[in-house]
Amino acid sequence: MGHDEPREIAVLGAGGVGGLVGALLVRAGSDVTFVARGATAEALDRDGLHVRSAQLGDLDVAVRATTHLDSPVDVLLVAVKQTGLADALDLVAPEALADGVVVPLLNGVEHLDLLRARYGSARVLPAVIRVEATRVAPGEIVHGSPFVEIDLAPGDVAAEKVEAVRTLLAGAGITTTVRADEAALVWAKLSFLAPLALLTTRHRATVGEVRTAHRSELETLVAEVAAVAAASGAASDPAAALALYDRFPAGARSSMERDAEAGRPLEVDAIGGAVVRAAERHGVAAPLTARLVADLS
Ligand SMILES: NC(=O)C1=CN([C@@H]2O[C@H](COP(=O)(O)OP(=O)(O)OC[C@H]3O[C@@H](n4cnc5c(N)ncnc54)[C@H](OP(=O)(O)O)[C@@H]3O)[C@@H](O)[C@H]2O)C=CC1
Ligand SMILES: CC(C)(CO)C(=O)C(=O)O
Repeated sequence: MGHDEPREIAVLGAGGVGGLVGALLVRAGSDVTFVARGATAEALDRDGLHVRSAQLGDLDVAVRATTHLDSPVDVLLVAVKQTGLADALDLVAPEALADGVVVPLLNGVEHLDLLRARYGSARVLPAVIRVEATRVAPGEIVHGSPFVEIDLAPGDVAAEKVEAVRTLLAGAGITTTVRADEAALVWAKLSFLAPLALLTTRHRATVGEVRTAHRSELETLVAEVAAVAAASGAASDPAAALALYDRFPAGARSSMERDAEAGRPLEVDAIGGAVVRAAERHGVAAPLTARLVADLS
């Protein structure tokens, strides 16, 4: 895949993140196929995809959906929750992916090993997304944050493929940055997210309530996760993580808290459990993180 070639894109997971990013790619002229389970695939084929966004304007696009990827693509965006990842990957056989690059947008750090074992590390491009996007019904997405940002780190992916993905996402209106260091990339997101996801879910609170009413717990968690990140080889900046919370509207909610509200499985293990396991591996104390993970598990 050179960065000036036409792009065939597949999106696995047509939820908040996959629906928003996929719709932006369609708007930019990419050929996008959603890989989804039966009911969602039918709804997308029949009714298209509708995004409501104060930042980007509303988007109503016709889309194609399939229940299995059956022809090669240049890029596969993975946007399922970690709790559904293993089952969802059955819909994309390594042979079907051919030479395509896998770009995972999940939160957490441990999914990269699973994807590399299945598709090979030269095809897995580490990424994180900062956005608030909610799937309110199949094909109906509400984008709440005043930004959509994706950071990439090359990992073992060839430089021209990394650049092709960066150009593709930037061309769709997504602020896209390539970072040098994979550990720094994933831990920067986790250092910000884990405290927020655990506290919003534990207290059933908004981002605004957590950064005010639960500020001291938030600061303790940020310090714990920053110490684990540092021990994991990622330079950490607790003040930068704290400052990031202020960029969200006060009423913003985390995807974990929305899942708790809806009675869906939680990504506690991928987001909090991963921090606790890394803390144990490196002999770093993270007592509040461990308590919240235990409370929510
Ligand atoms: N939402 C957000 O604002 C943010 C989310 N993230 C991360 O992005 C990832 C995706 O989150 P989000 O978009 O909120 O998730 P959603 O719950 O909105 O969507 C997940 C999608 O995955 C699909 N899915 C689940 N299991 C399977 C399966 N076995 N086979 C095929 N499809 C499946 C669901 O399908 P179905 O339609 O059939 O239910 C659904 O469409 C998570 O790791 C999350 O932490 C990161 C940043 C922000
Ligand atoms: C907190 C937020 C919205 C930031 O991107 C997020 O990643 C999530 O809720 O999963």
